Amino acid sequence: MTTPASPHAGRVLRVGTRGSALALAQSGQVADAVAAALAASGSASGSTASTVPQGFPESAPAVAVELVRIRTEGDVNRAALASIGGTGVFVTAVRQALRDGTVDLVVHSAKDLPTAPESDLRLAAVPAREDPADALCSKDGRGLAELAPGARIGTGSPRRAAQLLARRPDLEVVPIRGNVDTRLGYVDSGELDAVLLAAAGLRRLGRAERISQRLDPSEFVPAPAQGALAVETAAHPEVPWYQTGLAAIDDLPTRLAAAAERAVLAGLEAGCSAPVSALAVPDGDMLLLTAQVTAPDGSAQLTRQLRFPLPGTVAGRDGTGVDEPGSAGADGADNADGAAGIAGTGVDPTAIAALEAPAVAAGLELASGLLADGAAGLMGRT
Ligand SMILES: NCc1[nH]cc(CCC(=O)O)c1CC(=O)O
Repeated sequence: MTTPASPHAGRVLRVGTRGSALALAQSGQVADAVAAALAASGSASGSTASTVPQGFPESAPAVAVELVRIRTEGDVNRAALASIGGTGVFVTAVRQALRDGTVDLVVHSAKDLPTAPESDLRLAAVPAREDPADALCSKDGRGLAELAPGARIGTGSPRRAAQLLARRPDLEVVPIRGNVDTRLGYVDSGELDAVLLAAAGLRRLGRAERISQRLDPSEFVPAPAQGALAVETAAHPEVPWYQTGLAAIDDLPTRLAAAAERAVLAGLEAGCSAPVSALAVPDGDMLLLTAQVTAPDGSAQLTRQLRFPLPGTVAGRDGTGVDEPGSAGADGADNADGAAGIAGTGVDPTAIAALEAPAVAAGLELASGLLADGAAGLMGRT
């Protein structure tokens, strides 16, 4: 008998993913980070045995990752997407694999998740955010201000269309669909002068060089939770073997920012296709939340801001509670602190809800304020 280098040596983490390039990149990057953290936690916790299990090469990672591709009806038949329920069908399909127990975890783009919680699933980790900004990818590297009058800009997002028109009412917004490469292809072919995409998706795909102009997210406020990922698991009553790996990648500032931003959307009773923007950014020991609603034609815009506390460290191992807000000081945004916090609370939904409560309250408060300002009328509902 050999002694494994890590208590998880030889185990396989099954990660469900859609087959798109972006989904595969995101799922692969998260899965690798979880597996690396599990391997490290094994050796860091005093397992000094250096023998690897039989059949494993010396350099093999302690935990193997299996990406399980989930083909959805929306992937097979893109044209029928709207009739079978919009992009929510992608989320539903990968969640089904969790519910069936055929995968351990799935990775979503947090901005694509419906705001309604699912009681049999857990938001098990929210990794540190990628750039939340929107990015203009133009034919000849021009920025928004340099585009010719009447230039044709592709986006499938009513929010991006509205925000573009608010700055440049002369532009022609062209509705487009498809994956990131398809969209960039419209610019390469000359069919469009530019497209607007999430900087995060471009970066994760190694396409950051296609960004002509990063649109300052404090002005061109992005979609709620843009740039953030959501790692979801089934709500097992017992602690899963890979929990320390999830805890290690959880980032508390990102988790709370996404919770607040998504609460804005929920409070406005708006879907992911509504012209709603929200972004929370760390500001000392607070998060500064900005929420914005834009009229579809760009003719009017409402903006509100609110600060809410970013809790410092939470009770680490026992998960019993949360420190006083702000107690972490400048350390509050530190990745390791967030990880330590969720390590204790990661499988306790009540503790997580308590941690997220001030963020959710802030988002709902901003939504109420925007509704009082006339947001429903602006979005085309009265
Ligand atoms: N709705 C598609 C989608 N969902 C998440 C991203 C980008 C990655 C992210 O926001 O984390 C994209 C593509 C885009 O908006 O350009």
